[in-house]
Amino acid sequence: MRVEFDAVTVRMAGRTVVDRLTLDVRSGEVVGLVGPNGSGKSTALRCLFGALRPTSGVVRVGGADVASVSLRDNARRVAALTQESRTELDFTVREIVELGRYPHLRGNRRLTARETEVCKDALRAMDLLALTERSVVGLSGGERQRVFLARALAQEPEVLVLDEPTNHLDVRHQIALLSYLRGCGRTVVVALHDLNLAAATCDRVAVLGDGMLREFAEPGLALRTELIRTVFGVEATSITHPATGDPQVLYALSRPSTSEEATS
Ligand SMILES: Nc1ncnc2c1ncn2[C@@H]1O[C@H](COP(=O)(O)OP(=O)(O)OP(=O)(O)O)[C@@H](O)[C@H]1O
Repeated sequence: MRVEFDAVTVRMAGRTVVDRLTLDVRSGEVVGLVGPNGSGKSTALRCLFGALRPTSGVVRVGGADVASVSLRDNARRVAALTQESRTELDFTVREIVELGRYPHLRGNRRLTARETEVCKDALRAMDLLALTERSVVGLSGGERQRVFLARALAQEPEVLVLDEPTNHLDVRHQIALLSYLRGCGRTVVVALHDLNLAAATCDRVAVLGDGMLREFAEPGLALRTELIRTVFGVEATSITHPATGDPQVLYALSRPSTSEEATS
């Protein structure tokens, strides 16, 4: 399902935090949002899953203005993992994942056998089958993150909106998640801090700086070193992954100069 940001502007507390953002995401495309802290990634995503109405401009999903459909109707098509996704409730992993079916339920209808299978598939995809009956309260940060990802998958959305989904995940689960996203066939809009994960995962990358779109292109072009310098203020070296051919970005930490260097 196609996603369009059409001149989306968000003003908050007297500041423009998203500034005339225009993006056209093709159906089935995986698009990454990257940018420094505070560049407007989460705010743009909130407009897409309907938690925030743009000050001006329109976000459309499948041609329909997100601001004109109810949250519940939007949730049948768009599932979100936010940085705020959490619960203090003593629910089991299975119960949280089953909540993903809520936008599709009417009245007190129970889950059908097919829906129970959908939830099980989501648990399996996020490597949670061994934790199904555990309370989410006692889970580690990464396990919890995978539970909320599974809940989003259980929604069977056509569009997945993910804000830093790899937070707390170990390397194996990061790779598993991003490989899943690449192959899931849904439209995915994902905010990522790790530029190399963005390069390996996304068909195109949107680079935000100060709420404005600085580039929207395939990873090799979007993650070029001059732009990284301008937008992030970081010196980077670009290489090609020897096995996959994906562009990869290397950084060198600044080191304190040694006394020998200082005197030479
Ligand atoms: N409710 C709010 N009221 C006022 N300002 C806000 C509010 N929410 C966000 N902002 C500001 O909007 C700007 C963009 O925030 P946003 O969370 O979209 O950035 P981000 O790119 O997702 O950052 P990060 O990488 O740190 O998650 C920030 O300067 C933030 O302080």
